[in-house]
Amino acid sequence: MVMADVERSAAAPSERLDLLQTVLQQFDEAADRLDLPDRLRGILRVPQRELTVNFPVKRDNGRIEVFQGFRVQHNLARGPTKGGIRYHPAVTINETRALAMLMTWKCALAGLPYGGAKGAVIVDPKQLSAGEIERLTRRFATEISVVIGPERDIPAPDIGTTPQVMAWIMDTISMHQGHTVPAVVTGKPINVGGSEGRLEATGRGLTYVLMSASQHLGLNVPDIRLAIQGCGNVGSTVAREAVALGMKVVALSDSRGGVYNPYGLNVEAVLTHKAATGSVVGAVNADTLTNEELLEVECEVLVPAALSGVITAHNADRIKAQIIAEAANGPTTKAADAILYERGCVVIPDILANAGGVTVSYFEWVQGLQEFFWSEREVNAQLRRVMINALQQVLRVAAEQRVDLRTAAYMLAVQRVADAVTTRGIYP
Ligand SMILES: NC(=O)C1=CN([C@@H]2O[C@H](COP(=O)(O)OP(=O)(O)OC[C@H]3O[C@@H](n4cnc5c(N)ncnc54)[C@H](O)[C@@H]3O)[C@@H](O)[C@H]2O)C=CC1
Ligand SMILES: O=C(O)CCC(=O)C(=O)O
Repeated sequence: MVMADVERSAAAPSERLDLLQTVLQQFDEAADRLDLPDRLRGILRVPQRELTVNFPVKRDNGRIEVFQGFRVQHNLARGPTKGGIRYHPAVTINETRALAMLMTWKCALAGLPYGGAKGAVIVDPKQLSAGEIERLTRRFATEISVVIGPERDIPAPDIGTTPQVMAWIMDTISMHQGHTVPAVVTGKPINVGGSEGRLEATGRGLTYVLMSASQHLGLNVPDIRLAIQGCGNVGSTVAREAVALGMKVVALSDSRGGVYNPYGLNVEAVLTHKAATGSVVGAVNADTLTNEELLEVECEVLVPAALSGVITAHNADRIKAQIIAEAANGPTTKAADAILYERGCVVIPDILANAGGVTVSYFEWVQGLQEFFWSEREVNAQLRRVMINALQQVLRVAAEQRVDLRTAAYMLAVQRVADAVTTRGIYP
């Protein structure tokens, strides 16, 4: 096991610093407004633990390839750490650090008894067969088994990983333990201890918050047009839920490009086309557009649901949406935030908008520990309660402090984590 100390591993010069810089700037702004003492800032600005693993995987052609992966645990003060595992060719340790830090704030904002973590493997899963993904997953799970566990750190899906990947992680850990350990991961398939509603939870939670925020802003549901960047688990669920609520989805994209219809896409037809061809591009009754163009189409609500850093100072002044609901983690840079706030565009920040996933993961973890399972109706009712409660708290702080919703959300979350660190005692 290599539990790298933060100074040493933070020094790698070739890392993409962008998301980490953004997340640290967001933290600093909240810390300044909270007047957080330096000793607490020092603790909260860096991950508590990091593990880097290099591991071999046998490809289908018999060759052995070595992959690199990470598990970063940002802060453990409020409980075991929680956060997804990403499979992506461009993911870095710095991006994983930023994503772990976001998880700490997200869990605290939702009131969940967790700290934040994130894992990643540098791999393009689209280039691997199902068998290769299974072998990679089982070997990665074995490598990180020294730091994960139901009482320590509980992974879940993120970009490029699926319920099946979670099932392989659970099975691998269970084989090591000699008995089934359902609570070691969440986002599992239902038939191996997953929760009803977890698959849809991130997108569904976002639409609960969006409905409430739209009412707050006086928007009429049938008049709401959405543009959604990303059509994976989260983007496709937001599209389906929005249509079910009576909104229109005018643009939808994936990594190959997007489709647009100003009168509203037939979302089911677009998703069927994607399932058949691998992309939304080419779906009937729709024009094509690029991922950059999608961000700037005429709409009331923009939902970035893919990668980070897509809304920047270069395009923020061309965005037409009145609301940006951040399904993705870290889609908006700090400079873009300032421009959008100035223009009156309401940004529902990632740590609020996409907290539905980890909230239902928490429900799944509790169900797994108790071996007692809830109906989807119960899951959704509890999810709605958590999401609306968090939104109301954020709106209250934003109004009291005269700050944007991100700063308000961070102020609430950072204060909660700082309080937990202080209450537990900084020195052993
Ligand atoms: N799955 C979950 O429960 C949660 C996911 N998130 C965040 O939501 C976002 C999406 O995650 P998932 O839907 O789970 O991932 P996914 O792997 O199911 O889907 C990702 C989607 O993004 C698209 N994409 C990739 N590169 C792109 C690019 N350059 N431009 C446009 N689209 C691109 C892919 O084609 C795919 O449609 C991520 O930022 C993730 O961190 C946040 C909270 C929970
Ligand atoms: O469900 C979880 O535990 C974490 C989901 C996640 O990775 C995220 O919210 O970014």
